[in-house]
Amino acid sequence: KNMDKRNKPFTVIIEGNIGSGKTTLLNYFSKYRDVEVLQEPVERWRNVEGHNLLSLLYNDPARWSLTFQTHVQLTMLDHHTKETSAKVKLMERSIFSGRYCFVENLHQSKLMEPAEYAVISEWFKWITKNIDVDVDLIVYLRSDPEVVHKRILQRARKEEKTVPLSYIVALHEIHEEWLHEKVSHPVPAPVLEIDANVDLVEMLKQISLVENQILNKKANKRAL
Ligand SMILES: Cc1cc2cn([C@H]3C[C@H](O)[C@@H](CO)O3)c(=O)nc2[nH]1
Repeated sequence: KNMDKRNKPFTVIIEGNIGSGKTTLLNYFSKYRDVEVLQEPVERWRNVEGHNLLSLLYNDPARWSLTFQTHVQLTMLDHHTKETSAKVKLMERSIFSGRYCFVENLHQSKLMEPAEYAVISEWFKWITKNIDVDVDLIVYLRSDPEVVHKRILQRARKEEKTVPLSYIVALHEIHEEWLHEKVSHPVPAPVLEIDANVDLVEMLKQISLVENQILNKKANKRAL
């Protein structure tokens, strides 16, 4: 493992279901100079040497889930290891939710073959053993499937038009078992939960109440 943690920024991963408001939270922090915000590289996933992996995934998940998740794992590794002079690094999702939520869900719903699941899991184990992908805080945007499914249809990202509620429900339950109940997979950092069912204004209010924790600003001790 890279032992040089001296310059490593306070690393926060923003986790949550599709449509739970991660981009809203990340945009809130993009105004800060000393914060490096790394959004999910969806545009990279949409154009890998001309191939739209996201579209391939949603059109034929059994055929393309390993290919898609392998590419996502690479782009997440790239974000985890990206050097920055910023004091805080905010990442949209992580190599952890890739493996523990999305790959897990595809495996459980038999959209990824056992042999494929074994291979991508070995990659994940090797990476987390040999490369420093440690994180310091997880912000979990907790939502109800019906709420985020409605948002997804309203947002109308073209590849997600046909995403069924059942897929969103499955992803919700898998996020809950990991980050709320903490019964399924290792949780790599403390979890800060935010109610993501609320509207934008209320969400921004919640974020402002926890921004010092996210920015790792020691709470100012009140003068005794
Ligand atoms: C780490 C990780 C992120 C991620 C996103 N996605 C999908 C969900 C959304 O439709 C889109 C953008 O988050 O990509 C996925 O299938 N697998 C993923 N794994």
